[in-house]
Amino acid sequence: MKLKVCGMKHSENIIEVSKLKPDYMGFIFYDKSPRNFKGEISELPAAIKKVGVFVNSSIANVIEKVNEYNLQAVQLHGEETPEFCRSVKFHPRLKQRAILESQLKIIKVFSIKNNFNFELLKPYEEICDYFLFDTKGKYPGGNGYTFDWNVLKNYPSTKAYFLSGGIGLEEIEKLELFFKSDASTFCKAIDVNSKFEVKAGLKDIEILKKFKKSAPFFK
Ligand SMILES: O=C(O)c1ccccc1NCC(=O)[C@H](O)[C@H](O)COP(=O)(O)O
Repeated sequence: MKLKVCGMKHSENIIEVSKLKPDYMGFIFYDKSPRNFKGEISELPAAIKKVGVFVNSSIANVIEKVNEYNLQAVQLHGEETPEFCRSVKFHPRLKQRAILESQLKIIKVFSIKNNFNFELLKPYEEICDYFLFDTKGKYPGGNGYTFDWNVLKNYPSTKAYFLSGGIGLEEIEKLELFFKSDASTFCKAIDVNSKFEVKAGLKDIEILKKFKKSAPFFK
């Protein structure tokens, strides 16, 4: 199971978190978030993929940030359409655009409370690389509480997804059970954020360490 640590903001903290070798680190480009990222990202180990998080942003802004920060993936938290996703993935101004196929990964977010209409995923199947299931709440992301993961028992797709929303140390047992169920078959990564913070955007290294070490699904 892969780990994504989202909402990184402060340079020293970014370096400290990178030493824990998460698979992905998320940087939020949404000025209404207390985790909104500005500034520079120091050189990270190549194995850590940088993910830019956007909410109903313009294509131009997404491309600018991908190029500026050399992002490997974008996570779209708003009402972005499949056409928006396609325009980003194959944008002619992408620096990293490969000749035949874009290397930029598209993660489309869907927020869930107690139920979810999985038909909504269909138009995104072809163009998105991953789905991310987060908790529906007051904010577009970073709400800090879990949704009912049983909803994913009805996941009709074979596309790999990230499980997100309010995951913290106290969810380890629940996660262990989840990973024993069919609902988790296509779960690729766990995304964590506010449950590991000292304050918005500043991650608690010791708690993250404990999570990585004590959760059997990371071994
Ligand atoms: O975290 C934010 O402030 C945020 C704001 C707007 C869009 C997305 C945001 N976070 C993106 C994430 O991937 C979070 O990790 C995810 O929403 C789960 O957060 P949490 O419930 O705090 O674990």
